[in-house]
Amino acid sequence: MEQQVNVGLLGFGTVGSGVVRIIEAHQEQLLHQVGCPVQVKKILVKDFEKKRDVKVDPSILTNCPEDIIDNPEIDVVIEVIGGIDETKKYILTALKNKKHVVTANKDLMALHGGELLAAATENGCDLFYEASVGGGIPLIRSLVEGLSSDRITKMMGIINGTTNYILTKMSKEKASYEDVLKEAQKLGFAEADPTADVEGLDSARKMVILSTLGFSMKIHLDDVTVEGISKVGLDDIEYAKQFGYTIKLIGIAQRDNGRVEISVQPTLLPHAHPLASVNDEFNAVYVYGEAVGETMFYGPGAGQLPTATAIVSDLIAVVRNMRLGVNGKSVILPQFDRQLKEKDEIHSKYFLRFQVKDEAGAFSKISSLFAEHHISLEKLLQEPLDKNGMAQVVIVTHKTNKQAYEEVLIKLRDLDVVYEVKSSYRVEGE
Ligand SMILES: NC(=O)C1=CN([C@@H]2O[C@H](COP(=O)(O)OP(=O)(O)OC[C@H]3O[C@@H](n4cnc5c(N)ncnc54)[C@H](OP(=O)(O)O)[C@@H]3O)[C@@H](O)[C@H]2O)C=CC1
Ligand SMILES: N[C@@H](CC=O)C(=O)O
Ligand code: NA
Repeated sequence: MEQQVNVGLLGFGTVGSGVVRIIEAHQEQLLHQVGCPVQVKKILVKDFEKKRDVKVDPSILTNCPEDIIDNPEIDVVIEVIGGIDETKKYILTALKNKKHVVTANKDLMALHGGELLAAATENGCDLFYEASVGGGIPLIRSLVEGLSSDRITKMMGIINGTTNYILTKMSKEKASYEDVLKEAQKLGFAEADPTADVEGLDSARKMVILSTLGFSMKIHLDDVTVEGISKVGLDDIEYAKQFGYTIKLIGIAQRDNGRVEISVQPTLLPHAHPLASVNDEFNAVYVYGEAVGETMFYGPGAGQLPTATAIVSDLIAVVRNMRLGVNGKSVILPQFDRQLKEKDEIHSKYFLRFQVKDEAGAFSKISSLFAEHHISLEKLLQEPLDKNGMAQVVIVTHKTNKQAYEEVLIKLRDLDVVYEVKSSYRVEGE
């Protein structure tokens, strides 16, 4: 039997506890898979007094990161504290000290992934981050290994468990946004600051990671158009249903002729679309390749054990590489320069809900505006509202370009017959 591999865990919260659980419960399996015992030697926490649902020998807890990142006995550091600046320093120090690193931190990988991966390579260390996108779904490994022979053209899916949980409960149980967000926090799906989930930033960071790998281009966070779900109301969900759609927070990364668009936004999908029935904290991502065609990855996108599964699989990959002596040799730098599409190169349908004066000629002004911008309407509903002479208009456009649509939206708001534009969403999947 080979020598024991010692792990230092930075963080003992939702995910860290799952990691300890899986490593403890899978001792025999780990021994079989990697040929040596794997043990958690030290765990960094902030609060020693906190009640924890996983029991460990208290002597392995520390609140001093150096006990792990500078500890010569530790071979692999697993980072599950979250955050950016401090955590980046810990990871760089661990790598400098020739420790392999496994992280679930998409915030950090989306912003500084290039630098950290370069540091890992320089030090002959692995830096794996499967848990950072799609929780327990083996998505990153599928892009880097399983689909490495193909050219990815599009990735589209649900990559945030918290917002999918919220939208599912709002849609199926008419639950209030605030109540369901609290539930998602209790269940351990949400980030420490859930603003990142609900405002789409968590998904945007994941799209940076996916598109950098999938398109072999260094994508920046600023390249992603982001809109979250905090303004999606029960009204929107109900009107969308009447038109045959489900609202989901969807990430889209698409490449056409070497130029890419990347976005995260609440999106309407036909009820029959497979992503429309991905519920609760589950994630699902379509990946399209020129040769393979359509593939779909589905599974739990957040939560203790699913996320920990991805981390322990990364740990197993690190230990196997240790046995083979090939750590730090797997990073492939982006091949292509990043080229972003202009707005008039981005095409989609749109759902638009607005309130108008219920008077003769109002609709002809509106339809003329759309016609002037060559946008035709596919579906239309108009109904009187209780309040003083107003009507609600809901439309779905045919496919148009983003530039034309945004111009119409500005002019629509300025029309004297339009009282208020309530909501506007992209429509996909038809
Ligand atoms: N929850 C999920 O479903 C998923 C989470 N992730 C990512 O995994 C990471 C961890 O998430 P999660 O487990 O949910 O977070 P938690 O908030 O549950 O856990 C964070 C842990 O880090 C410790 N910690 C935080 N700051 C410090 C510090 N400055 N010094 C020492 N210890 C610190 C906390 O200590 P203490 O316990 O003492 O407070 C806690 O144990 C994040 O990057 C998150 O984005 C990725 C995929 C899914
Ligand atoms: N907060 C995230 C956790 C996993 O990445 C989510 O809800 O998806
Ligand atoms: Na994953």
